[in-house]
Amino acid sequence: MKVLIIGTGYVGTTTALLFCEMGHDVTGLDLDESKLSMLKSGKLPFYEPGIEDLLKKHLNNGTITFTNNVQTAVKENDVIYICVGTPESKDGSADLSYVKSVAESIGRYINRYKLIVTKSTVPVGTAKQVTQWILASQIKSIPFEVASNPEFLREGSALQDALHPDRVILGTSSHKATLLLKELYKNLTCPLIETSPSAAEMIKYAANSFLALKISYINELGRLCDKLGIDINEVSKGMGLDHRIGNSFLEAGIGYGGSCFPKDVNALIQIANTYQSDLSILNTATQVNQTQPLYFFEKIKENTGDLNHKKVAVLGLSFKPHTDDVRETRSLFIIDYLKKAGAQVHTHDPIVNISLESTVQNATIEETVRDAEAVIICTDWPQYKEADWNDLKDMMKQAVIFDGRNMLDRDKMRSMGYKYYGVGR
Ligand SMILES: NC(=O)c1ccc[n+]([C@@H]2O[C@H](COP(=O)([O-])OP(=O)(O)OC[C@H]3O[C@@H](n4cnc5c(N)ncnc54)[C@H](O)[C@@H]3O)[C@@H](O)[C@H]2O)c1
Ligand SMILES: O=c1ccn([C@@H]2O[C@H](COP(=O)(O)OP(=O)(O)O[C@H]3O[C@H](CO)[C@@H](O)[C@H](O)[C@H]3O)[C@@H](O)[C@H]2O)c(=O)[nH]1
Repeated sequence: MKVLIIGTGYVGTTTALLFCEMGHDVTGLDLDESKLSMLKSGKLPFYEPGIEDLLKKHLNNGTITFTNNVQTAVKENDVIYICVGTPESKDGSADLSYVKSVAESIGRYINRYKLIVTKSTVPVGTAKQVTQWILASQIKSIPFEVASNPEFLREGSALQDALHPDRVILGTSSHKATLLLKELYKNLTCPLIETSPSAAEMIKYAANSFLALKISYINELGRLCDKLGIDINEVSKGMGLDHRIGNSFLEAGIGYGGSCFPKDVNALIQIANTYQSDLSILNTATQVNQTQPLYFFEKIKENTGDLNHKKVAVLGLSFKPHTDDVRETRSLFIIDYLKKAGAQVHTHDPIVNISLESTVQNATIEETVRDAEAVIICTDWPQYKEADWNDLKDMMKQAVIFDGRNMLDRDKMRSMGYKYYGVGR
């Protein structure tokens, strides 16, 4: 099948390569020239393990091409995937302006039946809205259908998630569209769930919000565990072994960041507001998440005293390991609090390189922690687990560690002579 992917970000590029692997001919379309020229030369415009090799493979065998020519791309392809961003608007709802602009281009250039599929995370009712936008920009009436096929990949493991999903949601309004989508995913062995476009759109927000809810629940329990002198990691383990609960997304820490959870939870709250339906549970999850970096900072202050002119080492800038994405990363909130308290902040990240005002970014963990009064771990990169903390201790002014991801062995750190503080432990 000939598939057009509009928007070659994390989701578009990964989806494009998945369909190449399934044996389809894929065109990636983007407006961003610099992104396109990188992709054409086999380089990824973002950091994501494993994807670049697959990109090179499919460029070499000609199954993937990249273009900025929307007219030709729309005309030549049978299935068109919309993978553009849906950022948060000021009121918390999803901003559909990129989706609208793509729908209008499709309407303008459509020349024969096409199946148009939203993979971007979009509010319930968007498939109908996209249909209206396409109809309004058509020059003559040409049949088409809009389906919803939301994406569940995670940054840092995008390829694995795309190649081995738990399920694929096919939200369509006709048997013809379902068959086309099944053909696209023909080599996957996971369940293919057939549903309506609206239910598919809801499933995506419901899944993300539930995972966010789990994280906020464990974080709020962690605050109580701090008071009770219980280790939240032990509580997570004990809870998670119950299959009905499951052990994933129960890691307490400084909260969830990234380009999805914060915006998608807010978008679902806005959808509920529109229909005068209450989703107060999500308001609470958001509030816990927003206050979690401050909660952790208070713990730092309580145990270090005055931070004015003191050097502190912040390890990890990305919102999670194995990505260079810093959107909504909790690290930046912690850094802001530290700077406001007068601390001299030194940072390290294995991949991210950003210049932050009044902050020194170092290339090595050693340089970062040298003469520091405290180390603060914000991202659970494996490099921080594997670091030689015995050696590092001798370089620091004070052997004090604040583990914002509960990733280190607390007892081992204490036996090395560190003062160790986690979240909820
Ligand atoms: N990042 C993730 O892990 C993830 C996972 C699942 C779902 N999603 C959802 O998928 C969507 C895309 O996310 P992303 O992280 O890939 O975004 P992104 O910002 O990395 O990429 C979006 C791309 O769309 C391009 N674009 C914008 N308008 C365009 C237009 N009119 N024509 C062609 N290209 C255009 C941009 O230049 C950009 O390259 C969002 O709705 C997001 O919520 C993201
Ligand atoms: O137990 C946990 C698990 C995660 N996190 C944090 O939660 C955030 C999000 O992590 P993760 O879900 O792994 O990354 P994303 O790439 O944002 O993926 C989420 O958002 C995507 C975009 O919608 C979805 O496709 C994925 O299914 C969904 O997991 C990160 O800051 C993590 O540090 C925790 O604090 N505790």
